[in-house]
Amino acid sequence: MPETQVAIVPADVDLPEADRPDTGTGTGTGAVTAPRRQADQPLGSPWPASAQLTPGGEVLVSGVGLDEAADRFGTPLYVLDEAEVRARAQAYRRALPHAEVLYAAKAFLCSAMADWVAEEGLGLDVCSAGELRLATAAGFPAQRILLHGNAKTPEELRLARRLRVGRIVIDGMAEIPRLAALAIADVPQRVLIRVVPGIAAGHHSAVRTGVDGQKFGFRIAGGDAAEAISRTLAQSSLELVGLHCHLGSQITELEPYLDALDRLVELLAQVRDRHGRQLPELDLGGGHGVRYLPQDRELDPAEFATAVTGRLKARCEAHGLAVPRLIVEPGRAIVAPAGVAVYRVLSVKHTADGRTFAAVDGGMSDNPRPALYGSAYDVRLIGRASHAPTAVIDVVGRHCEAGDVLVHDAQLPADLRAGDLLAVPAAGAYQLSMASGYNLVGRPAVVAVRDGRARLLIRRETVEDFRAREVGR
Ligand SMILES: Cc1ncc(COP(=O)(O)O)c(C=O)c1O
Ligand SMILES: N[C@@H](CCCC[NH3+])C(=O)O
Repeated sequence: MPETQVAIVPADVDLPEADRPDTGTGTGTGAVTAPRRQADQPLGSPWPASAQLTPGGEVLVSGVGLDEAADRFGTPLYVLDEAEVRARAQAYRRALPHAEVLYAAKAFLCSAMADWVAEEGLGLDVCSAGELRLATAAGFPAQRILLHGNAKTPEELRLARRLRVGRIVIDGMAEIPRLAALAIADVPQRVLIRVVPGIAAGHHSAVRTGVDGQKFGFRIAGGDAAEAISRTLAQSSLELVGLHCHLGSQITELEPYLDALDRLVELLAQVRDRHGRQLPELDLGGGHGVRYLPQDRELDPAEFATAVTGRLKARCEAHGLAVPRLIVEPGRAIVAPAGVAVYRVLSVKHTADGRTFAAVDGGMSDNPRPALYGSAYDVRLIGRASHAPTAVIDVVGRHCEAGDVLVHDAQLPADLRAGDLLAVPAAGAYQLSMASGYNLVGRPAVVAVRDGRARLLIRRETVEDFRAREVGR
């Protein structure tokens, strides 16, 4: 049914200067110091722990007003709370003092992010030469890096060897001889083998990697995991140090991890029985769920640690195995809750069938998750207080697809109008890292906030960036 447009708030919005074209390219790395204002109400999860709502409707993150940051750097804008990232990394280290915690760079990576997790004592899980190069160029120690990938190129394997990354996870039979052939004299490459335990977990079928019938890993049950292990052990230039599995993403229950542990420990026992080798490491991957909506569950690192380490010990005892060193690879759980996306409303449209759409200046090019997985988000008006009643409003993006909806059925003030700012929490993971160049809108700027100061980490992408890649016509 065609929608009848009965009211459009026109784009005669008085946008702040910084919001006009090319904003967020910023004036260099100019830091703004926000004057501290009276804040009274913590917003609570899924907002960063530092988020405060002022009586005037402003939201401060780590003491920086999101509206001020939007005015200063332009919109759409991604704001990252550095202390939240660090606190989350610390929580994992505290919960798992004897395990190795690797931040999964695919959730979001830039040099500052690499610095923060390195300084908090985490390692890094990368899955491309791009992530590997960025991290090492930022100074991340290669020995603390693990390389993943179901389709690593020969160049990626060579680069990983040359940089001497700590571990490589084997995810295909052909990779075994390929990697073995890259031997560096007397320095065997430490490798793990990615296995599929046959466990369904994760927020969407597209991210469930612990089940049979998908592209990752070697199946344990009736599959070729045993063969991959034998072939790897036969290579003198490879040192098989353990088994790896990754079940899926946005998992909020403990049981799938415990079930996976059982199956992996059983396989460790089979390796010992068959090859006389006790593998010293067991990598349970990532996938730890966070809150996107206030009512969501999240996987608590401390509860995870207690349950998993307890079960690991018990299962190893039952099999007469020494307890292997645990590795975990959280990505989303470290960075998602630290990010807030800030958008400017460009129009508010009421349709004849009673729907209201608030169109913003970002969309599926900076956050493809709602369109890809039907992911739900919280959203709030920022920068002014409204006493209007709440209305049900779809927050839509600016791209040329009806499916470009950022938040379905958001509860927002009925007087929402063009020029208003909207903020979306839990925006730190798998948004910018999956952002695209659709409609040549350009990817947003990224700002870090800490102790009342904001600093530009990544400038806004401009059409000149797109044009710079064109070398012919
Ligand atoms: C192998 C591997 N490790 C870790 C992660 C990180 O997942 P998450 O960000 O859900 O913790 C992923 C992505 O799901 C992955 O594929
Ligand atoms: N991109 C997915 C997570 C996939 C993680 C990669 N293994 C999401 O946003 O939920």
